[in-house]
Amino acid sequence: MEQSIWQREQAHLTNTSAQIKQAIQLLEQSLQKQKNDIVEERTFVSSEFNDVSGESAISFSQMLQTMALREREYMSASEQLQKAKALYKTPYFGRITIINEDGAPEQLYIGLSTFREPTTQDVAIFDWRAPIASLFYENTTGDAAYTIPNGENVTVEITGRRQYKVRYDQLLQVLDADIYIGDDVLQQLLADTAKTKMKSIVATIQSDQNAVIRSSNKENLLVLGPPGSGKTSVAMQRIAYLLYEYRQTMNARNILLISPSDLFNDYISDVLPELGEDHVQHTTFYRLLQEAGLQRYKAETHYANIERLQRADRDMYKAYVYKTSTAFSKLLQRYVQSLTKANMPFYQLKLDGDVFASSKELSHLFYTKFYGLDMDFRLKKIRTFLQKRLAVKKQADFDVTVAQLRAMNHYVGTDEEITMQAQQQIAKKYGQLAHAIEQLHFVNTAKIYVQALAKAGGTKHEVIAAMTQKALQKRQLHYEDIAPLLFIELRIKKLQQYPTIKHIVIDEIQDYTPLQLAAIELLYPKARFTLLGDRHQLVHPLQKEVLDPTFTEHYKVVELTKSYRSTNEITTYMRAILPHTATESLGVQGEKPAVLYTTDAHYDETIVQLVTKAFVEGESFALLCKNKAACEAFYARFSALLPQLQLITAEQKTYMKGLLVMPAYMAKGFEFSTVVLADADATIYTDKDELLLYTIVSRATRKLYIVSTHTLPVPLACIPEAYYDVEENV
Ligand SMILES: Nc1ncnc2c1ncn2[C@@H]1O[C@H](COP(=O)(O)OP(=O)(O)OP(=O)(O)O)[C@@H](O)[C@H]1O
Repeated sequence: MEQSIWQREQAHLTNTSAQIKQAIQLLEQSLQKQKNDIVEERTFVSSEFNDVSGESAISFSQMLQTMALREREYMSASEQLQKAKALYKTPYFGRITIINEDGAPEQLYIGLSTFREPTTQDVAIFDWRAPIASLFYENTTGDAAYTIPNGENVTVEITGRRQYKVRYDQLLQVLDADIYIGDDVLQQLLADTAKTKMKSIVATIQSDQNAVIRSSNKENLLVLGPPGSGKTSVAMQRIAYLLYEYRQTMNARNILLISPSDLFNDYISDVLPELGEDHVQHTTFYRLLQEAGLQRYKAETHYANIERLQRADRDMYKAYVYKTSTAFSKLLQRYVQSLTKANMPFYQLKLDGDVFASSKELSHLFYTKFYGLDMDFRLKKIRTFLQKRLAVKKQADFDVTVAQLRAMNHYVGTDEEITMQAQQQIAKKYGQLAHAIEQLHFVNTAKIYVQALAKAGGTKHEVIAAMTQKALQKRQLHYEDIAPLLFIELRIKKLQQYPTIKHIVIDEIQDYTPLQLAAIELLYPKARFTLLGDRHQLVHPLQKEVLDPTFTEHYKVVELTKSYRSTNEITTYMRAILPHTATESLGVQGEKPAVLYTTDAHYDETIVQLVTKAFVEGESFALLCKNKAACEAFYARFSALLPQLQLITAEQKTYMKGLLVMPAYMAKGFEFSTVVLADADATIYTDKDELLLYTIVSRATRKLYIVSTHTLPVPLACIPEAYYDVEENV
């Protein structure tokens, strides 16, 4: 870099930094003043408005409005201050030089948020999400265009692109990166293995990722990409983009992230705050059961489901495959629709052993009295009808109870106390029934599910239906039963809906069945979706139909093809497991993966030597075994030899680095500097585990070791020997 360029850039940075500092001081002063005003007003209000009736009620309410306004202004100024402080640390990371539409040259500095020069109010730093900043992420120079909010395209000429590494007012690096933005910076970032949780990629977003991030909220997006292509990173940047672009109508409370686990949520929880935004609401599919009021069931978790199906017998296998199939999804949707005409099953409602409403009567109300309305409306009409009947009964019972209490031949209390006692008795007696009516529990949703399962006919379906009925009677739900039941519940009753959620991001979408997505759509009727996934990253032993075309027909599908996570050697090894995949590796150079052959007798020694040689304090080093039992056995065997070793189980809620042992399926979505597949034997992983192995090896950023005591699993044995090193300890 020419000395004069460096000096000019340093001078620019010094100047910008001073302006940010000045802005911070002004904001701090203004905030202090606002705070004093608020305190003063509050003191005034509490001393002046002892009596808020008549005239003073009007001034009191005006005062409250003014105070609320002031407090909002205060909050917004505090946010600005936070943003300015973040900018002070890293004022900008990029610059683009353009000839604008009027033919004049312009230099635009790009940073985490917009900053205006305090005196002139000119934009000194452009928010990376501003329309014009999009040009920074294009992979070209020359003519280019960006879209402004009214939809118009503005054409400019890009003449240069520069990247910076800056800390406060110190320039650490300047790079001219005309064509491929971020090439050098990207490589440096990728070489940094010290990061704890996921970091933002704002300075090095690639042009294909940029297009996804900036897609309009009007489109439902499905983003597909191989391991390490930045899907999760893109998802987080996209949320930040939506929060900026639609800031008038959307805030963090309107966005929901559905991810595989709380651990995963913790792993990504730093990204949005790093970008100056609040972390959004998060949930898992499993937790939606509660949202939908189905807590009465004891449901299996996703991880427990994987463990169970790793050992599935034929019947379990068939039931799982059928229940998660597209065919069943379609059948169930049709079946539920057909209930508008006939066969809606009702429970009879009882009160104190007497029939309060028979199933025949409920059916009559549904198909005769309220026929013609949507199903949920009919049910709500029935609810009102039953509530009226209940109210009459309750009143009569209440009168009798009060009379009885009064007639007692000993003192039971004052009139008021008697009324209260009667009310309590009535509430106790009628509470359960009132709740059942309120929640429309008189619809037998479990029966609908079982009938739908048997509907296709034949012994297979009858067996599946009978097995399911037995489990439901015991209030047990297998993971694959959650979606159908949730769907039925939500589709028929429409009781739970969360219209405030305007955008939903679902990561690892390949793990979802069509019915899961359908249930989510019902729960969040106003939401648009960004789904991200990879057909090949499957750790479930039986996931058969993944991202079926019907699943995605309402989505704009975008494919990412480059992989950034792992060294080129690891990506080459990974790709060889699925030769038909064409992942382009943009990782750094590194060592080839190593296959360590050992024996049962030398296994302990091999593992300890490997950890001693390869584990670096402060990095993430994951030892993976196929399932929970194997990990527990591994932990028991090595915890004394390797005192830093930590066992990660499904209960783990916070992400951590260090020397970890965890079930292979739990590693999906995460990345580790070093991955050791600690039980790579053909007896443990068969050719059916090809996709699990593919997923596991793609978790390693720098080093990959495969430890085998007997024979390599077939999918790994097929990899050309040139792609890995072999070591033996026998
Ligand atoms: N444009 C980029 N600049 C810098 N780093 C990037 C970029 N894109 C992706 N990465 C890095 O690549 C790694 C993989 O990213 P991420 O986890 O988002 O990918 P993914 O597609 O979700 O992976 P997987 O499907 O394998 O879980 C992360 O370390 C991320 O920081």
